Amino acid sequence: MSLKLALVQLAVGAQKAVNLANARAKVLEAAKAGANIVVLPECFNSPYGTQYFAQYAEEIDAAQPSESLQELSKMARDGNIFLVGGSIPERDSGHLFNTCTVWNPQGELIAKHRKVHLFDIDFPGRIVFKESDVLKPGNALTDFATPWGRFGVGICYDMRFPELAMIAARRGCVGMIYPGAFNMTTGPMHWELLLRARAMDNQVFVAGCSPARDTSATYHAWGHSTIVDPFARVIATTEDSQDIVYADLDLELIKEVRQSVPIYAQRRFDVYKDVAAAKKEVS
Ligand SMILES: NC(=O)CC(=O)C(=O)O
Repeated sequence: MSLKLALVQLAVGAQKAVNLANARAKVLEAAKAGANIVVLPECFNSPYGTQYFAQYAEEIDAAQPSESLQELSKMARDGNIFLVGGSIPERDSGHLFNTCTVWNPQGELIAKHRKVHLFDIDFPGRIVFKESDVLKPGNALTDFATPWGRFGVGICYDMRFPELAMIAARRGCVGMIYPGAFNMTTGPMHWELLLRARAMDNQVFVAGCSPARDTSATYHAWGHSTIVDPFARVIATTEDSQDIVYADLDLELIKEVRQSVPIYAQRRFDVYKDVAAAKKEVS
């Protein structure tokens, strides 16, 4: 069964209603082009920045869906697609989270992932970002089922932590999907490298979906939404403008690479099963 994956590298601005309308148009364009799974970027309904999260936050309650949730559900249903709804700032019991929702072709919410690893970095003179000033982290791993296999979900900084992807792959996921928004410092250094590394570590498909770059915004996204195959080859990518990145995923490649390089059978958990304990040695 063939599977077409589409990453919508969305131009995101300050007006939520405009972001939602633009997302709908691009998602339905991807669906019309034959995509089965469509992905939106991190913070697709709001500018990315700790100063914006409270203003744009919505509750995620499937029984009483908020503005963005209603739109995402409709996009999935109208496009007859699985939709990985990027992320939105989520409000729950007075706390804020950076949260991805996943929708099936009936428009039902089938998974919710709260960013587990918050983006706190400090590159002196270049970029300081501290999500933990305003957000709480999620505490769970997330995957969802499709007719083509299960996919794991992480949000942006989550891709720097190989354990998430490794657990998903060991549970049988055929791919990892990361809505993300790297920047002009970390993007050129690490974005493609990390996507390829997670694919190589686990011999699965990996996709990273970014917003388009807006140089008038406070945060300049790297763009370069990218799909990588289980051999860690980039099979589709783009530059920094609004675009849709498509790839037909040949799931047989997973078997092929695992036969050629059988790391799943060769792994030595008897030698290194206690990875968490090693942390004690690090300052
Ligand atoms: N925006 C993020 O969460 C992560 C990022 O930009 C990086 O890891 O670099």
